[in-house]
Amino acid sequence: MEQAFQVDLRGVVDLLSRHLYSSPRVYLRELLQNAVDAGTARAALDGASPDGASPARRARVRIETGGGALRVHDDGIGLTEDEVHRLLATIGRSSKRDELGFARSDFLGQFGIGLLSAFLVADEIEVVTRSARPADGGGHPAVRWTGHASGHYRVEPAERAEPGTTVTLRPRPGASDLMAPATVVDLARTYGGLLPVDLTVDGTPITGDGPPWRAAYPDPAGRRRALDAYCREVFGFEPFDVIDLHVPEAGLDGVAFVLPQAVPPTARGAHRVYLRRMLLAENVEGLLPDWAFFVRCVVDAGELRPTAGREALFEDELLDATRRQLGERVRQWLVALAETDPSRMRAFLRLHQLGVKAMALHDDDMLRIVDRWLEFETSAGPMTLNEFRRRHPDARYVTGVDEFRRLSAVSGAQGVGLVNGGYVHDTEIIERLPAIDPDARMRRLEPAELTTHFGVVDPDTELRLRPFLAAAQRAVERLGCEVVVRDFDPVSLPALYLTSRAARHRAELEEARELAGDLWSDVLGALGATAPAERPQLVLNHRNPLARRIAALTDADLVEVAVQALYGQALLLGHHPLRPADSAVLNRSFLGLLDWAVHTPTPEADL
Ligand SMILES: Nc1ncnc2c1ncn2[C@@H]1O[C@H](COP(=O)(O)OP(=O)(O)OP(=O)(O)O)[C@@H](O)[C@H]1O
Repeated sequence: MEQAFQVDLRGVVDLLSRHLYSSPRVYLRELLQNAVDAGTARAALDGASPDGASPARRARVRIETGGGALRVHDDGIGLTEDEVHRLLATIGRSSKRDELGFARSDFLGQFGIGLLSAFLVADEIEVVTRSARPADGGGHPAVRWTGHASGHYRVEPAERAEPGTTVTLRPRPGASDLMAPATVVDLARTYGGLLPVDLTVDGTPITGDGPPWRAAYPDPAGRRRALDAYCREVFGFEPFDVIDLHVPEAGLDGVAFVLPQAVPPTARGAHRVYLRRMLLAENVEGLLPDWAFFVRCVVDAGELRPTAGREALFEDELLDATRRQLGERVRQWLVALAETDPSRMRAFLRLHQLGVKAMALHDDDMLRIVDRWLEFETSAGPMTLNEFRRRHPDARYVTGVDEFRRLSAVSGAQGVGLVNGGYVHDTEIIERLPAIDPDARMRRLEPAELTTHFGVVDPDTELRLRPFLAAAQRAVERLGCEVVVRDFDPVSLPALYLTSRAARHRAELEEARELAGDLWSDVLGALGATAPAERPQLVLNHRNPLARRIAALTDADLVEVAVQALYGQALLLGHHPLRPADSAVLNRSFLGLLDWAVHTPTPEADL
């Protein structure tokens, strides 16, 4: 035998009223929403009246706070006694769904639970209502419905002359603040400020001319001033620019305000979303793609669906398509700005370059903007990638800021253009350039290849330097480095430490082996055996006068200290990591040179 579920009314009321909503403040929104929907239903009824002559009238909703109670009066459709039983007293039943159970797009409500939110602030809800529907014998009588949080209700005859509904709440202990006049004005403005009804709280008008982006203005500058003021009011900032938004499928329109200061790309893009001009929430996430973190939107949508708690948008295909279209709109704005107003574009990029770079990783148009507009650090100073490629068809890049600092002067001096790809997204952007320019051939710089651009010294000099080179090699042999002499610019640089990626990898392995225990050092040793036997180079600059003087030294001890000092200085200059052995050598060479410098020759008198 089939049986029906049993329902614990008190439990359901408690669950829906207390746990569905994150704040009791929503009680006013739900009451307002019912009053507005009742007005919509009344307008539909009037429109369908047999005389067909009733002009569309603006619904009126009055909220009163006096006498220890809150009253919401509407002049909407009202309810018959039968409907009161069916709709008010049946949880989950709503008049706002069609025969198939789908939400009807002209109403704000749909779930049939909103009224229960009044139990967040009151133990009892009183509804006095009179239906506007025609009836035999001159209309329906008024009824009073009184519902208790315990899950019981009472229906009785009431006095009311005009069709419409009045909902009365008396605050339960602790909830009176939520029904204080100032709070009610504030809540009504927040949730209902844009509603297409005449809404008042204790006689104070709450609704005005509706969404400011839809209003008529004498000229575009006037519109912009009004929208700037609106942005200051809702978000507290003066927008860099204002972008109009339209997504017809979602019945959406609104504005995106471009932030006037930089924000981290991880900042939550919180937007103000209205659904049929009732505020859904002030901090809705996920309305725009993540990359559009530099705008804050205010939108009103007719077709997007709320979650049952009405605090977020329901994730469905329509929301997904809407998000894509809004992203597309922001992208178009950027492309247009680049084409029509270069100086504003530069100003925008100074603020939001991280976001634009993030976009460029997936979007060719954005990549073109980055290529043409964003300045990168290069060996020829700050320059756009586009310009740099034009000047250096065979340009190279490095992936680390330190590596760039280390190599840009040397590489620039050899005529090898170098771009710093060390900042966030830069390397990925450089590597994606062929997507928009098949001729873009930027290769990653292998530092050791720089030596191929250095001049070799002539054979005579080379021969003369042999003994020195052998001594110099002995001085740094233990440090795993190879000494070579070359002719290169800049002249001011006595020595350069160049290490290839493979050599760096090998050095790291060596270091790990020194620190690791026996077991691991065997494993690391096996790994090291497979790495190529390429060694870092200490390249002495034969053009540099100091390097020349050192190469001419004959005192073997002094050669050792001087070469080790050059080695240490090259490491420091290039921001290379110092291993314990490097620090020791630096220390020793410094003290050795100091000792040599302050060394006083033995006076002749003592001889
Ligand atoms: N002020 C009112 N005037 C006329 N009918 C009302 C009024 N308030 C509530 N009702 C009726 O009571 C029903 C239930 O209201 P309730 O607020 O619980 O749910 P809803 O508005 O249908 O949906 P939601 O849960 O999404 O708000 C409504 O569908 C409506 O028919």
